[in-house]
Amino acid sequence: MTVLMDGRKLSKKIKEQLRVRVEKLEKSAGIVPRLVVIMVGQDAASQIYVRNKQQAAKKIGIQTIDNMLPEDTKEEEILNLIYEYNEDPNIHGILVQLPLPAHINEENVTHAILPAKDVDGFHPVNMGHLFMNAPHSLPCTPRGIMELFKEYEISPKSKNVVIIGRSNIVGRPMAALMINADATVTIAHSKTLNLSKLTQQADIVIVATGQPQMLTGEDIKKDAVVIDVGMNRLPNGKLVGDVDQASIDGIASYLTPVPGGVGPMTIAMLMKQVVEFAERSVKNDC
Ligand SMILES: Nc1nc(=O)c2c([nH]1)NC[C@@H]1CN(c3ccc(C(=O)N[C@@H](CCC(=O)O)C(=O)O)cc3)C=[N+]21
Repeated sequence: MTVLMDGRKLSKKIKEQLRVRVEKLEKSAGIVPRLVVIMVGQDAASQIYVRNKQQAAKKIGIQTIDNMLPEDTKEEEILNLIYEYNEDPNIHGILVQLPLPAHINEENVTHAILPAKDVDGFHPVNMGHLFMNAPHSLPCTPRGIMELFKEYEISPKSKNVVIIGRSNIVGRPMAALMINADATVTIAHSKTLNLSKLTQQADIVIVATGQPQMLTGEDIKKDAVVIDVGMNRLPNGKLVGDVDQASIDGIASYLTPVPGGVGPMTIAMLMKQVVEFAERSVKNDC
């Protein structure tokens, strides 16, 4: 029997705890946590993200300021917007949705955000702290995955973990968190040879490739834990992950479903970091 890890349920619990913290912050310090979101152009996964983020923020009492910019927005305009929000003491977190259109340099944009307001944890300063095992702000998807491990009492300690995907958003920070949690980590990617051989040795497989249903039951060992970070829209409109759920069923001990697994946790962690930043801003005042 494969246990489905219920990200929707856990994210609800976390969001409820955050609602209480936001209420307290408002009462004790008169502060409402504020998150700025900048999105340029249209991207399917980003649109799902924006919608779910707005709903979550509303429930918790976080105010979001959404900047939906047209595809042809100039890099300079985005940078100027970021500089403005960096200076604004009422803004606690700034998030720029990735991917950005090709004419915009993603690095310039993520580097412009003040590390203290970087709720995504993508700034090199925050990424550096994470890799040195003293994190300040964490990328939300990897953090959400760690929360799922905690909830289901799965310890990464001394486990063989194979991460497929080396993106700055998921693969790399995930590897850092797993090393910090005493796992033995392998990062595989598009140039990796004999991928299946690697994954068959893994106690935990984390898949973040963007290739629909690429990991099957034949690629894993019995009772492996499988984390599916994929979010792919099939031509028929169905949302599927990077894991072929049907073939994994009965072989894996645990699996995160898509939808309802990692996605909702990403949102919950984003909310958590905004609240943490807002709380920190009170402490820094006195
Ligand atoms: N700077 C930045 N940070 C990100 O974290 C980021 C980003 N840019 N750009 C876009 C991707 C995509 N992403 C999603 C998060 C949650 C769901 C989500 O809520 N998924 C639901 C979908 C349910 C439904 O269909 O509504 C689920 O899996 O259950 C989707 C997509 C974050 N991303």
